Amino acid sequence: MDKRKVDVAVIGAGTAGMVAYQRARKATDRIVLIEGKQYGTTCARVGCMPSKLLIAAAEVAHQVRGADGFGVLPGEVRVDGTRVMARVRKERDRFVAPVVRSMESLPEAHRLLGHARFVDSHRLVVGDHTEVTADRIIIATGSRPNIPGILKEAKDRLVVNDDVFEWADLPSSVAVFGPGVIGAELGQALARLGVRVRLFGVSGGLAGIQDEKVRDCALRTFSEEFAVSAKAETRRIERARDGVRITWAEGGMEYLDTFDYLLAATGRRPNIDHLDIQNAGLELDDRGMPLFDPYTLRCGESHIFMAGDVNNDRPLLHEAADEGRIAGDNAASWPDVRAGQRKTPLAVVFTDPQIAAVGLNIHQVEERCHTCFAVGEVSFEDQGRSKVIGKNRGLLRVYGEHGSGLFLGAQMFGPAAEHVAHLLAWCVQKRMTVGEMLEMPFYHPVIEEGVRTALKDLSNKLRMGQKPGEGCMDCGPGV
Ligand SMILES: Cc1cc2nc3c(=O)[nH]c(=O)nc-3n(C[C@H](O)[C@H](O)[C@H](O)COP(=O)(O)OP(=O)(O)OC[C@H]3O[C@@H](n4cnc5c(N)ncnc54)[C@H](O)[C@@H]3O)c2cc1C
Ligand SMILES: NC(=O)c1ccc[n+]([C@@H]2O[C@H](COP(=O)([O-])OP(=O)(O)OC[C@H]3O[C@@H](n4cnc5c(N)ncnc54)[C@H](O)[C@@H]3O)[C@@H](O)[C@H]2O)c1
Repeated sequence: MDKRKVDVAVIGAGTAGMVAYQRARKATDRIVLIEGKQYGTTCARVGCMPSKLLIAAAEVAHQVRGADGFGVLPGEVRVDGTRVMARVRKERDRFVAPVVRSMESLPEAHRLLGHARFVDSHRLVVGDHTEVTADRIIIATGSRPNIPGILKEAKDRLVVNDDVFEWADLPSSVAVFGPGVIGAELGQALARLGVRVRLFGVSGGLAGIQDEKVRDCALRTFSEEFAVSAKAETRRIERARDGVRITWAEGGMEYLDTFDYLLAATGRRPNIDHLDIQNAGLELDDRGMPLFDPYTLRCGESHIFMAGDVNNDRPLLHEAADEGRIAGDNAASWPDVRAGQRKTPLAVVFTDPQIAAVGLNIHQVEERCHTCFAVGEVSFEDQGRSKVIGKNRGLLRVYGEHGSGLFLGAQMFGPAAEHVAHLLAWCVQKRMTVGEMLEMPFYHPVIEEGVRTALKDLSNKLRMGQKPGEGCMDCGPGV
């Protein structure tokens, strides 16, 4: 077995691991980045990018189908599943290629392929070929789909997101289990591409939406488009001759249906369990996860750091990159460990309408402010710009603190949420008050005018600023 001694070992060449490597490398050349499977990252290979490519095709189909409402008659819409999937894979490969190239451009001494396991707190065995002794270690091993036992009864018809992007053609029906972020995005996209979809959940949740009013609005909207069983009790899953037969109970009735595939989108589990983490000498919680500080990414008082999806704190791409940076810097400067800057929480779900969350969620607001907060809202049903473009569905709810007027956060289901959410996240991060936000310019006619309406409602409920008069004399029509 080869033996290597390094200052810093990074386990996992995903987004967090690659950024951590880049940062730590500034301080030392005695560094190794270990990858257990293949280069290319979850985001580019099986995550953010291929999912958005599939969604983009679905959006085109949906737009064309809706053209009639504008008096434009494009004719019958046909979806060629093989071409849709070919484009997804071709463009996906274009995103993966530069990531692989940048990995391959690293000095050979800095790269190691093989699954890493802890032998003790400083020693790792990689594959069965190399033993690495490291002064500091960064765990950046990401996560993988979590599949509840009952779903495994679908046998060879059980798929996860990774498999979907390898499909050569679209199937005719899919049962999507898990109405979380992945289930909502892929479920709606497949439905819009002509696949018969039913989305199964257990607790009535949807895409991580915390604000009940927004969640109800989103559930109602999606249920009009495809079958959603948000509170279903799955009784039986069987591999039938023609696919997967599912028996479930809902609203006091029992149902049975057969689908080509069962897509498990039932959450993700951190890749910590195959690391022999018990040998690392870290304090573990009751689920076997090392305790860590989200600001320094350091595990206890140790020389070991955890960044990205593996720590299960903020499993999003931009957070993985930020955490890689913090962990890399701290591994480089250890034992002088510093708190890194954590940004305002921001999450976007690429359904249509999109879903977004910014800053504190409604439960965190209640916990922090008790009764000292107010909620403003706007429905997009009558919002001018949204009506013009035929996207007038959804609800935005904004939260502010009594007394200070501080803008705390927002939850949105509605048009252009990816853009509105950035605007609002920047305001939270800049610690702006609702009054200050209302002093900003708002063009006409734009979706942001709906944001202004929600903020005015909030300002009024906070009893701050001028008492609003009837209507809005200074606004254009349909705000
Ligand atoms: C379908 C889907 C869609 C998504 N869409 C979005 C989106 O639109 N926006 C967004 O912000 N986020 C999205 N995400 C989340 C985003 O992809 C992740 O947050 C991000 O990729 C996590 O990066 P990471 O570096 O932590 O993990 P990864 O990129 O998964 O990297 C971990 C690496 O560690 C390796 N590894 C694991 N164990 C070992 C070991 N023992 N030894 C050596 N190597 C090991 C793995 O092979 C892997 O290469 C999506 C995720 C999915 C699944
Ligand atoms: N747009 C984005 O930013 C984006 C897109 C996709 C994924 N992601 C990231 O990936 C993470 C994982 O996504 P996910 O959708 O797998 O997880 P999730 O935690 O968002 O959702 C999992 C869902 O599965 C449900 N569930 C669990 N067991 C079930 C069962 N037996 N039957 C039916 N439903 C069941 C849960 O109640 C939950 O609603 C997300 O939290 C997010 O961080 C982000």
